[in-house]
Amino acid sequence: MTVSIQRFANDKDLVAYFNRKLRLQLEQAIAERGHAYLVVSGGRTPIPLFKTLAKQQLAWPQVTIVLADERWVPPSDAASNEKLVREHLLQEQAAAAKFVSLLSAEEDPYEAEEEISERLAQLPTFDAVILGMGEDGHTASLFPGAEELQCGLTTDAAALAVTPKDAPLARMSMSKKRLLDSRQIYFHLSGGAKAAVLDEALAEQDVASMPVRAFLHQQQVPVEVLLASA
Ligand SMILES: O=C1O[C@H](COP(=O)(O)O)[C@@H](O)[C@H](O)[C@H]1O
Repeated sequence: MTVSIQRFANDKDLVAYFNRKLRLQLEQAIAERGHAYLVVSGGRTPIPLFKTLAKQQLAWPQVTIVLADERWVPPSDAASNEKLVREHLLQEQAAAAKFVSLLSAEEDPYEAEEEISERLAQLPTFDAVILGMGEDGHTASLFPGAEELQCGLTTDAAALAVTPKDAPLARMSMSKKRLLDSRQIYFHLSGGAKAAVLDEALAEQDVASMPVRAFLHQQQVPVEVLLASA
């Protein structure tokens, strides 16, 4: 399955295109199966898309939104991906959507793995998965150099705790297997630095050094990369 790449001059043009595409996909899922399941990522890149999606007239009560990964902090913490989704996506029209958190009452994410995995395993095939990519080639919270990376790429579990080598926060990430149980994967990337990282990720197959390659070089799910160069 080849990766299609859509290049845009700026975020505004990318978000306009992506919003139209996601709307159609969610509407089609609801029409065909009565519900749509959308996986989103955190960080900073998705904010303009979230703000636009939140305004869309959709059957939002028939949409469930799930995070691909989470920083293991309270949802009130500035670093929380859940906080980001609640503040920018679950607003306006989209406030009626359902949300499945990756957090739990457990302080230690490693103690919460089974609970979160079971929660995510109960969800059906995702209709759309929106992933980001760090400049180190991580995606979701599958980080190069993390002790748990090999597990994240091979486990049957739907989620796992990860402590990135260089990042201060422990994480909870969906596993490769759970993320690939989907109808469509998108990569939402912005900026020249990410364009260079994407070229490197496409040029070689080694997943350990760039875990994003596990999703770019696979034949199971169609992948579309949306890249804003500025
Ligand atoms: O830490 C994370 O980073 C990635 C990339 O974020 P971006 O702002 O550079 O797009 C993100 O996809 C992931 O959800 C987040 O936890």
